[in-house]
Amino acid sequence: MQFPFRPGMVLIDLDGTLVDSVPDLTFCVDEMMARLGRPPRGEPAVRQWVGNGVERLVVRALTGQLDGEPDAADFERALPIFLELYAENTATRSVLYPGVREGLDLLRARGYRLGCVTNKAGRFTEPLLKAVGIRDTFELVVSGDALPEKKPSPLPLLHAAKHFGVEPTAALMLGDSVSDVRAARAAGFGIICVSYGYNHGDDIRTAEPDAVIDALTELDDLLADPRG
Ligand SMILES: O=C(O)COP(=O)(O)O
Ligand SMILES: [Mg+2]
Repeated sequence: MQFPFRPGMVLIDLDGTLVDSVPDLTFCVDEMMARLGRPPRGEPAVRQWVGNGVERLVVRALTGQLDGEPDAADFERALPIFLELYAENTATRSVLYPGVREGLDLLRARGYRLGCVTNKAGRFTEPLLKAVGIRDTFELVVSGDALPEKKPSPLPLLHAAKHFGVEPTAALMLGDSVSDVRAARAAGFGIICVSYGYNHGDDIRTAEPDAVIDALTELDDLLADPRG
């Protein structure tokens, strides 16, 4: 990808890119574990487990592993507890990362069309975006349960490209994890990642996105200003 890039639209991931949601997710994981009579997992572990949707997070909490399979009855019991807790704690402790508001203002000022593409379920995505005051920034929000497949499938990205009438090669994804990189590559999008998010404990540079930034304000140099 050549910089400065001038995308026809920019799709932005939610957890780990716009919002640090791990404090709320950790509270809910640990409270769920307590109600199940099990020990808490703690924030460093939960930070590694976010990014593949709420069901995977509950599975990971139960097994204590990134790729484990829990007992089916345990999962059936745990999931509704987690969903109830997270509905009440979607945005209690979650905040925008530094530079996000300024970065979004910069993209809007340049006239870029913006969409949010997350693996978070829709019932949590909308309230969270509203609570942190950025819902109106996005013309389109594609949540993790809106389509038959979530990231790393290219499906949500291609759905958004169609919605905006933009060719995938003229589109940009902005994310924090290997799922964002894989989805973008499979869709034919450009991909820029933030260094500060959740990538299952690995440096996102190992996934080889087109660029890595430490704050959204760095898009100032990477994206063209169509105003000249
Ligand atoms: O795992 C989730 O629920 C959300 O993850 P994402 O916003 O980074 O796609
Ligand atoms: Mg993310």
